[in-house]
This record gives sequence, C-alpha cells and structure tokens, in this order.
Amino acid sequence: MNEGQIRQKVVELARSMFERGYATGGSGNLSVKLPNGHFLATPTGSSFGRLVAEELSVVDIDGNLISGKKASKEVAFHLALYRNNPKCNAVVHLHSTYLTALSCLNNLDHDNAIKPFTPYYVMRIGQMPVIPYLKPGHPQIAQELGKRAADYRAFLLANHGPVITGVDLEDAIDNAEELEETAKLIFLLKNNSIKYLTKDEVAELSGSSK
Ligand SMILES: O=C(O)[C@@H](O)C(=O)COP(=O)(O)O
Ligand SMILES: [Zn+2]
Repeated sequence: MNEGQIRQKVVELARSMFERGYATGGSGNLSVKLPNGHFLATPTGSSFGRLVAEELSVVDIDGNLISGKKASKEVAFHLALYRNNPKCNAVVHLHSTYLTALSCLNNLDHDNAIKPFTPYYVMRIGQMPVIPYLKPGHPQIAQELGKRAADYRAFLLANHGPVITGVDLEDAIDNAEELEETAKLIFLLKNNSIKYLTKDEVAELSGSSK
C-alpha cells in the first residue's frame, strides 16, 4: 500500500471502531508505520469517527512533526513501542469500556491483567502487563512501555485504558477488539466461578499465533 492508501485505511478503520463503540468522543489514538520509515498518527484531540486523511500527523522516529496537524499527546509512547519492537508496525490506544473498567480495579496482577480463560486471548495477546497510573501524556509512559515492548503485544495503562500493537493496522485493531471482548466477558462472568485454562492448555496455545 502507498501512503495515500494507508491514510484512507486509517480513516476507514478508525471510523468503523467509532461506529461500533470501541472509541468514543475524542479519546484514543492510533499510529502506523509508513513505507518511508515515518509514522502516521492521529492528531491530538481528534475523534476516531471524524478523521480526515490529509490532516493526519506524520512524525519521524524522534517525534518531530513532518506534516499534518499536531500529533497525539501520546505519540512518544507509540514511538517507544516501534523503537523497541521491530515486529510492531501499528499501535492503537483506546478508552474502550471494559478494558478501561478493568484498568480501574484494585489488585490487578501487574504481570498479566487477564488470567487466560479463552484460547484467543492466549493466541492473540498472551500476557498483558499493567503500567502503573501516570497522567495522560506523561513522558514516563513511553519509558515504561519501551522497557516491555519487545515482550508483549498489549499493555494496560492503570486507570486509563489499553495500548495494543500489531504487525499491521488490521492486526492491531483485531487484537484490540478481541481484547475488549475478553474484558467484557470478565465482567459478564463476575459472579460465576470461571474455569481458567490450565498451564498445559496455555502452553499448548502459546506457540500458535492467531
Ligand atoms: O487519555 C488521554 O488524554 C489520551 O491518552 C488520549 O486518549 C487522547 O489524547 P490525544 O491522542 O492527544 O487526543
Ligand atoms: Zn488515553
């Protein structure tokens, strides 16, 4: 895909997420690596439902604005993920309802916020570490994500929401949507005794990609 096609894809997929309730208002941001090594990112304050292809921000790996509107306040953490994980070619950050609700719970396991109970969580995400609460836009979020970038595909920002990566934009969005559905199941199942996957069942799935 050339840059023009990638811009159209960003607008179309972001709108689809907005229309299906994965993003609301002006919350969230996303970015994708361009063929020339720059990054296309959503402008700060933009809504996933109303992105304009020509207005998307282009930044270099150091966060310098190359063209378009001022980039998301979280662009530094997107870049930290690209810098530290060569397999990462797209990043999505959401305030999706169930993952954000999960991010507000006390006593989360900070190594893995979701104990596996469905195979697709293991295949798509594996483990999701929790990043202690920091104000949105805080530069330390980038440091915390950068340290863990090579080992995980998704992260939960405490009292804030998820950050999900992918090998391309579709992959990152599919990961995000499936992760949100997994979080929804946690709340649906909350008064029931969950049969978690056993260590052997998780091990059997861990080698398989989605
Ligand atoms: O929660 C926040 O303020 C940001 O993390 C966010 O989701 C939207 O910020 P922008 O991408 O700068 O609009
Ligand atoms: Zn946010």
